[in-house]
Amino acid sequence: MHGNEHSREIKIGILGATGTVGQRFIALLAKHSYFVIHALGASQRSAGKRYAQAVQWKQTVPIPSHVRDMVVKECKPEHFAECSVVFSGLDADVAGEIEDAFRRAELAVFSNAKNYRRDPAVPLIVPLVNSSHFAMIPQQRAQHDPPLQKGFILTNANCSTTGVVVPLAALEKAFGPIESCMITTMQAISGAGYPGVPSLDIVDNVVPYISGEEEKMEWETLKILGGLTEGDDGLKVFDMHAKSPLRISASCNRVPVVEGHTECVSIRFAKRPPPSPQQVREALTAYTSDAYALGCPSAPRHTIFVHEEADRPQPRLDRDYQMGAGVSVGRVRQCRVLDIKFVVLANNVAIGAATSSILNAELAVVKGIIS
Ligand SMILES: NC(=O)C1=CN([C@@H]2O[C@H](COP(=O)(O)OP(=O)(O)OC[C@H]3O[C@@H](n4cnc5c(N)ncnc54)[C@H](OP(=O)(O)O)[C@@H]3O)[C@@H](O)[C@H]2O)C=CC1
Ligand SMILES: N[C@@H](CC(=O)OP(=O)(O)O)C(=O)O
Repeated sequence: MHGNEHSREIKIGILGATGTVGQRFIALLAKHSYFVIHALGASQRSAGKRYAQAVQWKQTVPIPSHVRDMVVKECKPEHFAECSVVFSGLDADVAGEIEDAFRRAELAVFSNAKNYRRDPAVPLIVPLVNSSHFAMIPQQRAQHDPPLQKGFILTNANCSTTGVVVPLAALEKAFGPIESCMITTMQAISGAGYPGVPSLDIVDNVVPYISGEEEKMEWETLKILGGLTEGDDGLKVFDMHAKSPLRISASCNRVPVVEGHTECVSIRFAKRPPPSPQQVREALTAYTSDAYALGCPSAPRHTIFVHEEADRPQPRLDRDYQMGAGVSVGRVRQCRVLDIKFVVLANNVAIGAATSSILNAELAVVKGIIS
């Protein structure tokens, strides 16, 4: 990782700090160069306890020493008044109301939850792909009742969507629109939070259904890869990739892997003849994100690492490369039905969740949206 230093510390809070994503936020932010963990929030079950007592810590690093004894708060804005930014790893059943209350209290909310991803005023940003969607924030603030000076909600994507949109964005940049995309996922159990999928359902098994996941992948991809356009009323709207329709079909499966979502992807380009597998490999390798170019400290040097070995990427071997901040692609080859097929691996709790939120907040700092 690399990056610009910010001139002063920025106090941050974490909502859902005891959960799978919340723990990853803590592990990643413990030594951040300018974000300082100042407040932790979770449910009433955890509030009032010291963090080390409230949490079932499942990370491979110890709880950072300055966090162990922090007292967990209820997720109410008044307990986070000294923070400028909150990261949310809240359960979607409660995220909607709580995140809205924090926005109303003039906090910048970076959310992992699904609740606001479809909101026409809320950017859905995968920081390795569509940082241009930050342009929606001033409008979100202005349209809020009452208008806001500092508060906003920005979401990152579903973890499986995140893995696939990074190579798709790289390929559209190099070769123009993709027309069709078929995806089959093999998703890790940590994607279901803690304690998540019962062991008797997942050990020695594959579950060919994850509620709501296929619809989210098919819809979110269009919002992320589409641009921003202006309506007749002069307001910005997300164009949902409408200029060049992209048809997507996703099939989602839960597999007995702890961390790292693997996805088999086949695509057809609008461009005829389509690029060769070698041209695709080169375009994926050459792709760099705005987040890296702008010096965000958590940005991966290799946005996409392309494996040449026939049997990679694999979750156990590749999920922690660059601290899980990039995506790994392998097996780029011709598809006899569409044009090209490949395998992508993304760490669902890192770039699929906490790392994306942190990178989005770093982009917001670089772009002067938070200070
Ligand atoms: N895991 C993953 O790979 C990904 C998850 N996400 C999304 O991120 C969010 C968090 O997921 P994950 O960490 O897996 O979930 P977990 O179930 O592991 O954690 C949920 C968190 O929400 C808190 N919470 C639950 N109820 C309340 C409440 N009433 N008030 C305040 N806090 C509450 C819990 O606190 P307590 O411990 O006190 O109950 C806990 O901190 C979800 O919206 C999920 O869909 C997105 C992308 C990937
Ligand atoms: N459903 C995803 C994780 C998740 O929570 O997704 P979302 O934030 O879109 O609800 C998985 O099980 O792997």
